[in-house]
Amino acid sequence: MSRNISVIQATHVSKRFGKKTVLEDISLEVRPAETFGLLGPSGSGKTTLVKLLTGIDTVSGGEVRVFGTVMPKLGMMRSIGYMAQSDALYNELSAWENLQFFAALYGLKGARRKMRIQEVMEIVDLSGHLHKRVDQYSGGMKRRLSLAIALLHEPPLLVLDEPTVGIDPLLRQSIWGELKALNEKGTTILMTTHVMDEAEKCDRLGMIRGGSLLAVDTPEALIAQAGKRSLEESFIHYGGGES
Ligand SMILES: Nc1ncnc2c1ncn2[C@@H]1O[C@H](COP(=O)(O)OP(=O)(O)OP(=O)(O)O)[C@@H](O)[C@H]1O
Repeated sequence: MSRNISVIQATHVSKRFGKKTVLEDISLEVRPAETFGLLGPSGSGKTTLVKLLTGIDTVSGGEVRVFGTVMPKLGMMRSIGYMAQSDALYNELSAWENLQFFAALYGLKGARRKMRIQEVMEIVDLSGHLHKRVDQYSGGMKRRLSLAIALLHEPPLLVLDEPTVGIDPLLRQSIWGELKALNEKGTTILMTTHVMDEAEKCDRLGMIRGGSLLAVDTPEALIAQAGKRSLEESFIHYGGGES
């Protein structure tokens, strides 16, 4: 893929629910094989923006393109691995049955399906719990299973809404290692976070607050431009701070 074609291109995007404006005039570009982080406090509009970028919801104004296609477009779901903030799992089924369901949805068949299920469960360190019912999983295990499902069909774009919430530091580190390895193989990652040390690991960051994008750049450049020492101080400088 050419390095100068955007994976995601949002142009003057706005979103209203009734009379309430939740996102205002957001323009941003996510480039091939980068990890782009959306950093902002609770209620700033991260999930709403992610839903517009993945075509789960529709814009009130402006335009979103993914791989050049105007969203929403149902066919694009095969190109996107989406991990929602609340886990979209079937609790009364086992992990294996959940994975089978989503694999079928993504058109994975036969030996490849079996291999990918094994691979993704290894990545999230759940291989030993494949046949356990999901309602017996802990919150962190459910998060990891949701991530495994998002990775299943090897999508060129991964969209992860707060992916490591409830995951212990050691596994978080190994998941970050996997995400960086996917970047190197060409996968583009967009993730939301409100955790500064995670945001620092992203190639570029969009700082969002009150539905507006405050600044977009590399973590280092954002800190340098703000004349601060940390991302947290820089976020406050750009107009972020506590929600
Ligand atoms: N369907 C909806 N109807 C009305 N308001 C909504 C709807 N969805 C979101 N909002 C409002 O939009 C704003 C942004 O919410 P959003 O969930 O996008 O924030 P967030 O940054 O993802 O927060 P968090 O980190 O807590 O998930 C909030 O004020 C929320 O109440």
